[in-house]
Amino acid sequence: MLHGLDLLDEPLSQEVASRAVKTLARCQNSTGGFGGGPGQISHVATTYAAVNALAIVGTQEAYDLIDRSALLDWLRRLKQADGSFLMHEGGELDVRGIYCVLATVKLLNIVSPDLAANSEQFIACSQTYEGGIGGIPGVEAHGGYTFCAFAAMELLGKTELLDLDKLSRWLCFRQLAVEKGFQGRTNKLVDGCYSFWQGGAFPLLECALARRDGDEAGKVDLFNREALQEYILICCQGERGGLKDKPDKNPDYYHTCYVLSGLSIAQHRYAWDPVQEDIIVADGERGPVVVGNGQNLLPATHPVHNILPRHVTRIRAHFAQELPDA
Ligand SMILES: CC(C)=CCC/C(C)=C/CC/C(C)=C/COP(=O)(O)OP(=O)(O)O
Ligand SMILES: [Zn+2]
Repeated sequence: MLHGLDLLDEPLSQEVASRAVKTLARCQNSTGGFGGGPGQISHVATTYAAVNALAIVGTQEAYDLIDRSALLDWLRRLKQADGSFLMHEGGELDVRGIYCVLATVKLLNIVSPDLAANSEQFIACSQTYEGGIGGIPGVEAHGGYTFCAFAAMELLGKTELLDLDKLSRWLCFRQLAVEKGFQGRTNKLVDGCYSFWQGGAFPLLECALARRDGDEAGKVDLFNREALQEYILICCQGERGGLKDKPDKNPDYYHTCYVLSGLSIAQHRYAWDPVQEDIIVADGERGPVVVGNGQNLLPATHPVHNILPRHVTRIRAHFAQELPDA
């Protein structure tokens, strides 16, 4: 919800910001990490979401809440020898865990080699014959897992271990010619949330290809930006607000966040910046691509973290000091 509001340029009042922190405080466990609600055990995905939410709030109160030391200990207990992470103690493992962990530790400056060990091999083995990436080695390629796996490879600096040509082909064919939005996997239906899970992989792809081939990223659009915006604007808006999967569905917070994120991705171009060692917004002289009224323009999101780039910069600067005994 906070990222959705950010994309709509809706400022957070101090009161709402502080209430968000107080709610998240009740979700943090002394054993490390955040559960999905007060009293729930810590989960890697809700920890990723909580830290992103606190980065968006961006106040001293928000930063002070995060117990980096307990979080790191908990993540180390979830790490598996094959490079993956359990989603929670006793839980399942797949590439979502690797992405959520690496994105979280990057924002909090608690990156350590033991957390990253063997993750690149786990992800490389999860790329399928189709070219997309599945949750674990041997299962069907899916957009949700492909984004997580690819963004994790970006965080590891190892995108070259993926077959980028096959990945390009798979991603391009997930945008449907008639509906104009993305499907999550071969022969399945279009869904607005894949505007981000598939669409968000394109900035990663363009930068990975540019690093590999020495080209200027973003010279050629690898997906149809206007068509995706048409699907979103025409088919995914709820009549009473919110965004949705497809016309016969109801809006919900998840689809509102990810459809808006995909709309933002479709409007902006990105490039790899070797100085900052990060993917940066590079709309250039052509400017953003906006379908419809100019008021449809959204701010650019960070394609790895999916929060606004300024929040990434700010929280990383805040936690610039490393943990003493990490
Ligand atoms: C950071 C994080 C936790 C990311 C989650 C990524 C994500 C969206 C994963 C997809 C999970 C999944 C099993 C989809 C298939 O659902 P389905 O069969 O209902 O949908 P489909 O028909 O579109 O494949
Ligand atoms: Zn969906």
